[in-house]
Amino acid sequence: SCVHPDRPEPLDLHLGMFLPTLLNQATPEQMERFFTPAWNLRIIGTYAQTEMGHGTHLRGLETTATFDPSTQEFVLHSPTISSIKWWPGGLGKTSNHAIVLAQLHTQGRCHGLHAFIVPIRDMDTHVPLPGVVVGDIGPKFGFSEVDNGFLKLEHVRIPLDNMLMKFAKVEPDGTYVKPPSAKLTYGMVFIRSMIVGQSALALAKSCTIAIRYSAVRHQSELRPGEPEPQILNYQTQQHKLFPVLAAAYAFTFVGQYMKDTYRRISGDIHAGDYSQLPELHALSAGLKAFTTWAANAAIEVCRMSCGGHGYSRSSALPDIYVEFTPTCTYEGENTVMMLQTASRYLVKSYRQASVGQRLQGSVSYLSEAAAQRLRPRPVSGGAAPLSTQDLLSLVHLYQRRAASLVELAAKSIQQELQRGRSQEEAWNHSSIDLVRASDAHCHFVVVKLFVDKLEQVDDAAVKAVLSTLALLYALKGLADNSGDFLQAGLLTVPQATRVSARIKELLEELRPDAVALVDAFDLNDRKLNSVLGRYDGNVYEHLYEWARQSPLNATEVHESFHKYLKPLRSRL
Ligand SMILES: CCC/C=C/C(=O)SCCNC(=O)CCNC(=O)[C@H](O)C(C)(C)COP(=O)([O-])OP(=O)([O-])OC[C@H]1O[C@@H](n2cnc3c(N)ncnc32)[C@H](O)[C@@H]1OP(=O)([O-])[O-]
Ligand SMILES: Cc1cc2nc3c(=O)[nH]c(=O)nc-3n(C[C@H](O)[C@H](O)[C@H](O)COP(=O)(O)OP(=O)(O)OC[C@H]3O[C@@H](n4cnc5c(N)ncnc54)[C@H](O)[C@@H]3O)c2cc1C
Repeated sequence: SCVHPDRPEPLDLHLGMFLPTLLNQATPEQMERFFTPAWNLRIIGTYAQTEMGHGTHLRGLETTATFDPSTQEFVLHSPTISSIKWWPGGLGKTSNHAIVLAQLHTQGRCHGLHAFIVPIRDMDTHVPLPGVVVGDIGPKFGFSEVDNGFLKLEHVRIPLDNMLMKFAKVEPDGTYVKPPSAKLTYGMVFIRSMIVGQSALALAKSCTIAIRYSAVRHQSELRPGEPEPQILNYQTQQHKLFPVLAAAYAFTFVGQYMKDTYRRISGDIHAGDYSQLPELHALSAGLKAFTTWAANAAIEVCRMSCGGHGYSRSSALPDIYVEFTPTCTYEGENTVMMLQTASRYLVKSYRQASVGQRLQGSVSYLSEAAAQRLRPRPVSGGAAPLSTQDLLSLVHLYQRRAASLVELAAKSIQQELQRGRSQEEAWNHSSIDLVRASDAHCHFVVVKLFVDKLEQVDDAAVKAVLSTLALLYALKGLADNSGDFLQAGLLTVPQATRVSARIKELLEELRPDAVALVDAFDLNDRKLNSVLGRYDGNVYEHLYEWARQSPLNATEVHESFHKYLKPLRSRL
């Protein structure tokens, strides 16, 4: 963000979580005291929630903040090894403050997790303050530029007004005042909503590199005696890359939608209307998981599609992968997020629809599905005619698949309960079905938003090519998940065969526009930082140049020759 565009930085948490958390949860007085100096980088902060022992299960976090009315202070303490804060970005060496999430104790009672601003280093010398043990957690899969850190607090005292008190409060006598909605303290919906756009960007970068390179690279023989073709002319190469291109466009539109939805609903929340918070939580959790999983897998597809050169860091693809893959884990582990969307929203909505309630928002289709179940089924049964051309009918198909998988998951819970299991056990024994239901729901939302977006495109040629991409996205998803559609009676085997044939036609249709479609992402060479993905296609000369710059080439004869190889040789 500051030095390398789009690369992880020690200041990411300061900009991405410390400042936004203040904006959402600080009082006007706290904004004055913390936000202004933080904006000017005098205060550098991070967001310390996860502990060594718990990341997902927030109620299990052990750090305590105990109010001492005699001094008007909170005492922050890490009581066990597992309670040490672990992972926060920029915590190890960069930050001088942390927003610490801790169990609030006052007047002898625990009121659950709350956020506290804890100074951790001296503002001038940067030396850790008394009672603060802080450091870096060591090398990781990637993110080597970021000092993800640990923090052990030993009875550290902070003033009463360092608790973020926009919603919940503690009064000077220690009285606890509840927030207007308990859900507000969860936060995290902002970053989850933004991660959807990051998935789109990671996909756009990866397929720009792979598609441009595939137009430059010539390999093998397609027709005997003819020159080697561009590898992009191989059907299998198109089958790897064009669905990624389609997903990059789809997620770009979904990312824009999530940004707008976040803005709209958080506006309502600030005005005191919390009614849309469950929809925002379910959408941001599910789509964060759906898009990051898809992008994570697709980056690897792009890398491998570049053959050997994809493995070189000059391609940029290894770095894109290691920097992107933790999005599947941080800000809510993906499986756990899918389960939130399923059990907290889809199954609840399904039950409401089953008793005739009309639903709003992205789950309104569950009302239709419930109404259909009440109507007698036609005797002939079977799947409706499938159009591999009509996008709206495909949206409908995805909707029916989602409805059927939500029903399957809800029924599984019901059956487990009937077998005498407790609510919690029944839920755990249905969680594979629940994740599948969430995945299908998100897939439906993505296809629908892509198709909705086409309505807003005026230029006929742009609309035509985007429609082809949308069709490819929808049909490829259908082919990859044909088991679901077949199982739900939404697809027949002959129809599945037609889908595969239509996908091949779409790949051919897209081939002439593929390079223009990645150029349209407008990712300049500096941002891509990839030798293979250069705009001018001058790959080989620059690959050679890049290799010449390798540190091992600084000397013609490397010191290891004199130090090891030569003595070894003389001894043999
Ligand atoms: C550069 C990288 C930076 C990275 C930074 C990080 O990773 S930072 C660290 C990131 N760490 C993580 O992201 C940690 C991941 N863990 C979590 O987010 C949560 O603890 C949990 C959701 C897994 C479970 O929590 P639980 O067992 O306490 O909750 P429950 O399941 O019993 O649900 C209770 C009720 O609350 C609702 N509700 C829940 N969340 C939200 C929300 N955000 N908003 C609104 N509502 C929400 C839920 O729908 C339910 O509603 P209902 O049905 O009663 O009407
Ligand atoms: C690069 C990086 C940066 C990070 N930055 C920060 C930061 O700045 N601040 C911060 O506070 N944290 C940060 N984190 C921590 C991150 O938020 C947590 O790692 C994440 O929330 C997952 O929690 P966990 O590690 O406890 O995983 P776990 O919950 O232990 O997950 C392990 C496995 O258990 C499964 N599991 C857990 N619970 C359930 C359940 N209820 N049902 C089904 N399966 C379940 C998961 O699906 C997963 O397969 C960062 C992590 C990384 C990797």
